[in-house]
Amino acid sequence: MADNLADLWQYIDQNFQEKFSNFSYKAWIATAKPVAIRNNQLIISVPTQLHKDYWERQLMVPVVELVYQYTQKELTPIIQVAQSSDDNPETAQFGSPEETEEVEKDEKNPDYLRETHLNDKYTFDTFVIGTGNQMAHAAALVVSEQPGQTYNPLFLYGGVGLGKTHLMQAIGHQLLKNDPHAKVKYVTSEAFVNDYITSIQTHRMEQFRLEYRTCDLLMVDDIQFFAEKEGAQEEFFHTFNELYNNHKQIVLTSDRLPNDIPKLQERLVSRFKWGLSVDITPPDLETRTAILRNKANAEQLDIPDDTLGYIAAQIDSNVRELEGALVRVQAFAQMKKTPVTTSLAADALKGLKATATEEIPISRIQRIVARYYHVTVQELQGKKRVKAIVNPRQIAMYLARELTDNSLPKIGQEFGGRDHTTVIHGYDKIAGELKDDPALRDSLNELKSMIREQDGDN
Ligand SMILES: Nc1ncnc2c1ncn2[C@@H]1O[C@H](COP(=O)(O)OP(=O)(O)OP(=O)(O)O)[C@@H](O)[C@H]1O
Repeated sequence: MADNLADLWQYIDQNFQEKFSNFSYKAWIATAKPVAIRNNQLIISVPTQLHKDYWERQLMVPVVELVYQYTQKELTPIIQVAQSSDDNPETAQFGSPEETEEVEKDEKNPDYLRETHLNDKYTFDTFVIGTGNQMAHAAALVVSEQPGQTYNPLFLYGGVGLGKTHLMQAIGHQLLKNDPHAKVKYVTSEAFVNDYITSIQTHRMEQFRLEYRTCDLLMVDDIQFFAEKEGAQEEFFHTFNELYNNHKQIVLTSDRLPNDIPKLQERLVSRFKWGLSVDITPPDLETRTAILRNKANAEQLDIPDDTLGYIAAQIDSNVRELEGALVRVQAFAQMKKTPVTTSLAADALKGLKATATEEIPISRIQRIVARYYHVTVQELQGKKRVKAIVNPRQIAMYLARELTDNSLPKIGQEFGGRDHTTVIHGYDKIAGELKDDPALRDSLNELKSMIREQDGDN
């Protein structure tokens, strides 16, 4: 029976592989697994509810037909969501070198790119699927195939540098590929706010509205910067309604859920929740290695697998940093005029870590923490004892101790001349909370990445 099932599945899989585009195949088919044939049912396991929905909507009839072709029997497909992440397919099967090369030939500068501001590297083909982004990727794919119909708005959220912008723009590319005349607009929320202000100043509201309210796909990146921008929120509310009512697709990204964006109007929060919110979590080691392999292939860098694995093991939270590490290793090899090896990578990255710890000033930590929690640096250094300030203050102290070599009295001094015992108390409190608060852990990882990034304090 097991062999029959495997053979049947191979037949189904091959057929789908021929019919589907490379990335659709990878998203929907390669992630599914046959579980069993029993009581005239073919049980198929898929990784998320979203995959289940897609299979049930799109793939039931073809599966029944393929099963019949192969076995002359009628089986009813039953789609189940996999119970544990062990059931999920492995990242290693995605993005093999051959696939990457093939994709690149197809995708070289399609005409439509000139008409938009999308980054031509941010396509579905260059996106590596892993456990942390599988659902977001699948949702993005559905939206690009059925804009305005299934998940509207699509709200992608997650930590810094995890591929939100990449996925969002991939939707734009794909939609334009399917319909080159579609009006696709990508903006950061800051650009939206600036356009809005400039339009008011120059009495060009009509043009502004024409521009934003006639899109087929509007993508607004980093929507959390809407916090406190009252006028722009008001305008966006009307833009949203107009697009939504006309079944036009809206895609938003943020570093957190709509509920957690401070000072976001309640009616926007509730609208953002009308569609689907999906988070992206940091990639596991296997996915990180696959991302590096893809990038190395794309740039035609000759780097052994164990070295890529080593680099992937060093940077564990942020894909942008991961790519930066690869660039650094490559530059180091060029400078030394030697091939890239694991020990060379270790040397190159040791330098990176050393500079990072040496150079982080406490003021940068305070600035970034303050911005993240929407308080002021003065409040972090001041005496107020309200929770909304005490918490960020203790987090900043914790990070100052974790990320710098400053003594406890020195840290205390930077926080409004506090005693070193206050710093220890703050540190211990956060360290204790971290143990059973995954959301806090995510926030701290994010903050650490922002603080370590060279330009993170702008
Ligand atoms: N799964 C992935 N496969 C391939 N590249 C990826 C993946 N995830 C992230 N990247 C790459 O990492 C870099 C950072 O991604 P991106 O800018 O999309 O992150 P982000 O989540 O939008 O970050 P931010 O919060 O800073 O806006 C990009 O170069 C992107 O191509």
